[in-house]
Amino acid sequence: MTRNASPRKQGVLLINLGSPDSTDVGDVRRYLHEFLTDPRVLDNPAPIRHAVVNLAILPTRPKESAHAYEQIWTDEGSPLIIITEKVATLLRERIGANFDQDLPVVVGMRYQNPSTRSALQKLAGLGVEDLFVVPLYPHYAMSSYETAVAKVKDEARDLGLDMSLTFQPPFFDDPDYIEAMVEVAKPYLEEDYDKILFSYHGIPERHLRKSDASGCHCLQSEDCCQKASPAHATCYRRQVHATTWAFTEKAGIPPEKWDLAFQSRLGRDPWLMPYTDKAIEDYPGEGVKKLVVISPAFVSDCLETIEELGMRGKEDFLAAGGEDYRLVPCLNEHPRWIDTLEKFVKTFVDGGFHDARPTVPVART
Ligand SMILES: C=CC1=C(C)c2cc3[nH]c(cc4nc(cc5[nH]c(cc1n2)c(C)c5CCC(=O)O)C(CCC(=O)O)=C4C)c(C)c3C=C
Ligand SMILES: [Fe+2]
Ligand SMILES: [Fe+2]
Repeated sequence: MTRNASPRKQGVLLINLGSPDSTDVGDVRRYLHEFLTDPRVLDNPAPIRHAVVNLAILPTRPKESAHAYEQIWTDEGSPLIIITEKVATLLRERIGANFDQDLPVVVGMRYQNPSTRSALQKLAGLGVEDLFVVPLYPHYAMSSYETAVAKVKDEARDLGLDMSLTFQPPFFDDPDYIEAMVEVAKPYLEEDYDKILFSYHGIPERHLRKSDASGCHCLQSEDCCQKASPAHATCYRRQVHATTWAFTEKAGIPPEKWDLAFQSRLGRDPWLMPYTDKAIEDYPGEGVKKLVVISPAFVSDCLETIEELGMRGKEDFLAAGGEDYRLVPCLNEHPRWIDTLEKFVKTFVDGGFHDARPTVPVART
């Protein structure tokens, strides 16, 4: 049994990115508007950001995105939200079985619903005073981890909550997270394959430079991610490499059998390279006919895995002459992932994050 080291009532908030409320174009527009007017996502000066969003993106993108969401939508709703809710239920059951206190677990989304604000209100209504927040992103990026943390802080302040907040740090090289992924990938790697592609959500290169607190490390040399630096604490590129190194070592995958690339590029700015869509199209011409794809930046399957990698990626690979394309699912409700989350909560309850507060460096804007 895990004992509560704090006299204050504790609770857990799982925060994920969010989806539109439905596949209606209006709901998708509302979602994209909230997402893309976040200054940590589109970080141009406000007038430019609003012009880009309102004049270049919102007139056409919602219809295209709504169509993509229709391909993945289930009777229960958005996969990302449904899976996150199921994970919360499983974590609640674990806490009920293994902890000696009632610790509510509530889900909030950074964008749209269930909102971060409503989740905090729910937790406050349950008497929670000492909150453990788990942003469901293994890697630090100002457009994912940092904006989730900032949103929780802003909403808690705005609601006038007397709640202490502790944030789970990015867990990109946590051995249990890595082992859980290796376990999920095992059946996909047991059959013959030519290459495994680690595909991570991309970000603009500029975001990496902004998040470099030293101001002089990230993208300043070809091998910046290989050289030790305090900048790595907030370097998305370094952290996705670290995940890949840990995974390939654990799974025994030799260097010639894997590649790393970045997906979901938006707009004309340079994003982290190489690009997943290009790699997938080029592979068959390079002799890679049997491809396994895995996307460790997402812990729950979502639009970017099911539609972008699972449908479009597969179609492009086969059209280019590929023969066998296998997408490894995300951690979703896998018991090893629930073990990992339970471990995070246990560390919090045991007071293990005490010295880690505050955990969030704020990127220079
Ligand atoms: C400037 C644009 C974007 C940045 C930067 C960005 C970073 C980023 N995103 C995720 C996770 C997810 N993104 C998802 C969808 C999505 N992402 C963008 C744009 C940026 N993301 C858009 C416009 C969309 C919407 C869909 C579309 O129109 O293409 C999703 C899927 C959500 C779902 O409902 O399933 C996730 C998850 C991370 C982790 C990240 C930075 C590392
Ligand atoms: Fe995204
Ligand atoms: Fe870096």
